[in-house]
Amino acid sequence: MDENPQETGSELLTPEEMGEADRLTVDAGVPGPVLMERAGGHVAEAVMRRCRAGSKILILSGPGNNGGDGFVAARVLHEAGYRCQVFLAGEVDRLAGDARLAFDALPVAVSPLDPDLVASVLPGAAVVVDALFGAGLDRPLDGAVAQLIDAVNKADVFVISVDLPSGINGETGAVMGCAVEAKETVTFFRFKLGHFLLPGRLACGRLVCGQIGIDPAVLDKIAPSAFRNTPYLWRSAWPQPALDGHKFTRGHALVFSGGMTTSGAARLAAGAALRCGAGLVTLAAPPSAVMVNAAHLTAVMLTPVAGLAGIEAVLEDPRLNAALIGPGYGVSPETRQAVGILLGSGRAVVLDADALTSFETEPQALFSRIRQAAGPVVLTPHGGEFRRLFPHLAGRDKLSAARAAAADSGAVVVYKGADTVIASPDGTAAINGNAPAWLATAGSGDVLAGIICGLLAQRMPAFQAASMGVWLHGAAGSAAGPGLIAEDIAPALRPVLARLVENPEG
Ligand SMILES: NC(=O)C1=CN([C@@H]2O[C@H](COP(=O)(O)OP(=O)(O)OC[C@H]3O[C@@H](n4cnc5c(N)ncnc54)[C@H](O)[C@@H]3O)[C@@H](O)[C@H]2O)[C@@H](O)CC1
Ligand SMILES: Nc1ncnc2c1ncn2[C@@H]1O[C@H](COP(=O)(O)OP(=O)(O)O)[C@@H](O)[C@H]1O
Ligand SMILES: [K+]
Repeated sequence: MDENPQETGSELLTPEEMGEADRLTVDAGVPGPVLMERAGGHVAEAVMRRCRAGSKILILSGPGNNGGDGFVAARVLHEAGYRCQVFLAGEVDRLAGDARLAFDALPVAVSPLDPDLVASVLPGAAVVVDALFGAGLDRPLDGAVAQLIDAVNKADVFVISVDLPSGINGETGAVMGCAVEAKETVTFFRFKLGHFLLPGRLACGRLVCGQIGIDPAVLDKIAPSAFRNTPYLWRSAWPQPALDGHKFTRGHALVFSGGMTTSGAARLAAGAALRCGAGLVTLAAPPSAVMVNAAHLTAVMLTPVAGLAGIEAVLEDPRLNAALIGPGYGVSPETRQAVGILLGSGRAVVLDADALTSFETEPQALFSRIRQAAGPVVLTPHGGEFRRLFPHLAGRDKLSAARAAAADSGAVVVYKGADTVIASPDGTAAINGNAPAWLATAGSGDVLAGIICGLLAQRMPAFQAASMGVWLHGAAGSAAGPGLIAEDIAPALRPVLARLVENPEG
């Protein structure tokens, strides 16, 4: 991503919050046309980075301020020697405010937006600027605009979208009817939620954020509660091993193994918990799985645990301060009871996979135990597990579903996928953006659950541990690269952690 993280910040805004930032800035004395001039200037610069003066540029402008940014870009490009052709979706007479001023200042003719006409000139264009709709999109696109977007998407042209690819909902990332598929998206002040939530993220191409003179102090008033998942969010909560510390000061994680034929998932998790810094990790194995685990484990310790009484007994060691149950554990009423014991133990608890699915028929029983738990709780559902536990949230966008799930359950919820959302019961949320598609491989989620458990063992607060875990998982997945299998993720954590120690911004 082309950005200066210090300048861009990690806050993710809704279109409404961006509008508020705009209003506060205008109230503070910066005129609206000045903001639009700077916004259009950033778009023009993006075009100039892509092609030389003399190139043909199509600017597709809509009826609002997004179109106004397009008019400014057209003027700047024209003055710099580019051949600009501007099309307007809508009536000239209905242009108002800053967009009208930008239109009036245009030194080039503007044609009405006729999809067939635009399609006929597309092949000669070096760049198409999509300034149709941005933050103001409030209903699905259809008719001539939809026809035009279809033609643009089918043509082999480089599209730069202004603020958002037209048709993408800035709050949810949803496609409203249809959407432009951009190669680059130039937005302003801060990124928006729709740039990071799918499918919006896929429509944006490369993301660029330009500053337009909005003072970041406006964020104190707006108080955004969603963030990009970057090290800024959790780096200061990550404890560094102390020179005078020892392994017990780095926490002791307990990972529950399934039976003989389903023990691999817990081993993956346990190895990852150890790799990301837990001082000790013990695998609790049922008698049938002791031999298979013993044959595989070295640094991870092993303890036999027979039934629910065995779980109670192992928890008598107060040094075990974080537990993970679910990967390969089996879906059963006994799993529900085991989860109940862990939640009642005061330990930090990660519930994944079968521990979640076991509560499909009675999710409220799980939530009430979580509410009574003395320790922090993290749930790590993938889409299927999420639907099983939170069927009432079907149809909600991913961010609001994750937030509602966290509020309903009382746990930090890690709603996994290419755009994993980490949500806290208080509404704070992070959207992850560094996971490569290679991570969609068997056992990858087990590793993630283990990483989070390892960070909780080191006494990181739950939201920060979950967010850092998701980021580490993505970064390790990228470092391991094409062809990765779940076993490759934990070893790949080492260079990622080393970079984080050397460069706290990751
Ligand atoms: N908020 C800010 O701080 C700034 C905003 N700027 C630009 O202003 C944009 C927002 O401007 P607006 O609020 O005017 O919104 P837009 O320009 O995105 O669109 C609003 C117009 O589109 C119409 N519309 C919405 N959905 C439609 C649909 N499906 N079919 C047909 N018409 C539809 C609305 O009725 C309205 O006329 C941003 O995306 C950005 O590009 C920039 O100028 C910089 C400053
Ligand atoms: N297309 C994708 N791009 C990036 N990450 C993905 C993608 N699909 C899945 N992941 C990540 O891979 C992991 C898969 O977890 P999960 O579905 O629980 O798998 P398993 O049960 O096999 O371990 C999650 O962390 C998820 O966020
Ligand atoms: K746009």
